[in-house]
Amino acid sequence: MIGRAASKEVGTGAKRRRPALAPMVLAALVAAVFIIPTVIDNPFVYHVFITICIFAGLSTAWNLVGGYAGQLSLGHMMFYGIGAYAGVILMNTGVSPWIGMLVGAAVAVVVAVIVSYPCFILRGPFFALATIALLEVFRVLALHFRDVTGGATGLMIQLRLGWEWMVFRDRLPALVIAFGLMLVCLFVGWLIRSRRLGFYLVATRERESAARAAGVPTVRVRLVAVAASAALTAMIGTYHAMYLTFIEPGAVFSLTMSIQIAMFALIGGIGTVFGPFLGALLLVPLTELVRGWLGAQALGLHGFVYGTVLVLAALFMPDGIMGLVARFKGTEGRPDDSTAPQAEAIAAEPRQPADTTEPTPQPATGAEIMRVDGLSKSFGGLRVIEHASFTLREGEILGLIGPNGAGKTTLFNMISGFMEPDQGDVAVRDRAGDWVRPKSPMEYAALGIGRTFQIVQPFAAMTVEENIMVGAFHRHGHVGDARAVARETAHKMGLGPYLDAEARGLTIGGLKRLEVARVMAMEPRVLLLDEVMAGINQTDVRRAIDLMLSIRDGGVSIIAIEHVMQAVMSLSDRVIVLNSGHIITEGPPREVVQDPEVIEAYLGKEFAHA
Ligand SMILES: Nc1ncnc2c1ncn2[C@@H]1O[C@H](COP(=O)(O)OP(=O)(O)OP(=O)(O)O)[C@@H](O)[C@H]1O
Repeated sequence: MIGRAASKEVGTGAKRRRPALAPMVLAALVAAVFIIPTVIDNPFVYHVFITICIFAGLSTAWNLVGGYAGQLSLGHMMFYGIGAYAGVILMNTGVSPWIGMLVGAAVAVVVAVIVSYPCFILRGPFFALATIALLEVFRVLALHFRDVTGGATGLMIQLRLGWEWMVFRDRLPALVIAFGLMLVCLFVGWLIRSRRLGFYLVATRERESAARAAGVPTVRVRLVAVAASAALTAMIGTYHAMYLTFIEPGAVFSLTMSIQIAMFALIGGIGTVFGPFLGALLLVPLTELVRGWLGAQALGLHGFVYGTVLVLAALFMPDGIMGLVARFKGTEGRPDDSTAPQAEAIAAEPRQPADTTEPTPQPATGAEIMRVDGLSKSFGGLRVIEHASFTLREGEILGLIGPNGAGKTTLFNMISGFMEPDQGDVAVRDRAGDWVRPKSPMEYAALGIGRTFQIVQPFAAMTVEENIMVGAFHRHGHVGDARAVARETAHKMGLGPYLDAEARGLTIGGLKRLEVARVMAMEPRVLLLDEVMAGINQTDVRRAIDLMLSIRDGGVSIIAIEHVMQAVMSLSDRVIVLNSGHIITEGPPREVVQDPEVIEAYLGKEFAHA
C-alpha cells in the first residue's frame, strides 16, 4: 500500500534525466573539428574550423556565467577586447602574446570581479545592464586613448612568425592553438559542472533563497564563475587578435558578437557543458558558407541566418540541440523500473504508524540549543512581530501556530538569517557548546540550522538526487560522498525510486518531501519546517508525522509552523501561539488548544465566549 502511495510522488510530467548525447558521440564531434580541416587541407575550410573553435570556446566561457550561474552577460566581449588589446599592445613592445594572454586574463578577472560584485549583491537585471554599459565604456576608452590603442584606425600586429608570436604562415598551427583553447574551455566547463561549484551555481540560478538556506555562498560562487569566464574569454581574445593580425575598437568591443556567443549557447543548450559547442558547430559553418557564397552582395546576411535559426530554435527546441536530442531519445516517461524494487522494499519497511489522536510519548529533551530574545520587526507602519522570545531545546519539537498573517514566516525568516530583526537577537549554541549570534543564512547553515520554505523551492532543472546533493555538499565537499549521502537520505524519505527524475515533475507531496530531504542531507541540528503538511493528502500527512518523529529521534530539534492541527497535537512537545505579532501563549499542546485566548484568535470572540 505504502509502496503504491510512494509511486505517486512523481507526477505524470516527470522525466528521467540521462545525458542527451552519448559521450562517445560528443568526443567524435569534437575530434572532427580538428580532423576534418587537416584532411581536406583547404585554407577556407581551415578558416571555418578555426572560427568554430574560437566561437565554441567563447560561447562555452560565456555559458559559465550565462548558463550555469544564470547571469545574463550581454557585454561579454569586453573581456575579449581586453585580451585582444593586451596581447597586441604587448606584442608590439616585444612581449610574447603567451604572456599577453596571461596579462589580459588577469586584467579581465579584476574588471569582472569589480563589476560583478555589486550587481550580484543587488540581484535583479543589474548585471546584464552593467555588462552592456561597460562594453560601451571600453569601446569609447579604446577610441579615446589612440596613442596606446590606435584609436578608430585600430592596431596592426608587427608581423613576427612562429610559435612564440602565435602567428603562422601555415594554417595547421593556428588550428592547433584555437582547438587547444576550445578544449581548455570545454574542460573548465565540464570540471565546474561536475564539481560542487557547478551544483552550487545551478542551485543559485534556480532558487537563490533555497540555495542560501542550504549554506551556498551564492555571491562567491557567481564571482568564481564570472572570473573563470572572463579569463577564458580574454585568452581567446588575445589569440584571435593574433590570428586576425588587426584589431579595432568597434570589432573587439562588439555588442553583436556578445549577443552571438550567447545565442550559440542558447541554440546548443544553455547551461549544458557541450551545448555552446554544438551551437557554434551548427551556426558558424552555416554563416561562413553563406558569406562565402554570396560574398559582398549580402553583407549582414549572417544576422538574418542567426535570426531565422533562433526563431526556429525557440519554436521547436526551447532547450536547444541537447534538449532536442534528449527528447528524440525518448527519455520522457515513467521512472526507471530498476530502482523500483528497492523503493518497494524501503516503502514496505515496517514503520510505526503515527497515532494521530493521542500525543506521542516524547523522550526527555536536552539542553537549550537556541535562544530567541525580544525579536521585533516592522514593515513600514505595520508591526509584524512584537518582542518575541522563546527557547528551543535539543531533541524538542516546538509547534508554532497562529492564524494567517500572524507573523510566523516573518519570525522564521529572522531565526534563519533571511531577515534582519529591528530589535532583539538570536543565539545558537554551536557544536563546541559556545553561544554565537549568526547573522546570515550561511552562518545559520554553518551552525546546523536548516529550513524549508512555505512555498516549496525545488531546483527545478536538477534531478531529485542533485537537489538533495546540494544540501549534502554542506558537509561533504566531494561529489561521490555527497551523492552517497543524498541517496541514503532519499531512501529514508521514500524518494528512492525518483533519484533520477527531474524535481519539476514531482507532485506537491513529493516536493515537500524533497524540501525536507535537502535540509536533512545537511545533517542539521535544528530543523525549521514551514508548513510542510499544507496541501498534502491524509496519507502523506501521516507519513510526514512519522518522518518528523524519526528525525527528532535522530537527535534533531524541530520548530514547525503548522496549520494541520492533527500534526501539531501529535508531534509537539510544546506549542507557541502567535497572534498579530505577539506570542499569546506557550505550553503543552492540550493546554494551549483549550486556552480561551487561542480559541478567540482562531475563531473569534463570539465562539470563545460561547
Ligand atoms: N516583506 C514584506 N513586506 C511587507 N509586509 C510583509 C512582508 N512580509 C510579510 N508581510 C506582512 O506581514 C504580516 C505577517 O506575514 P507572515 O507571512 O509572517 O504571516 P504568517 O503568519 O506566516 O501567515 P500565513 O500563515 O498566512 O503564512 C502579513 O500581514 C504580511 O502581509
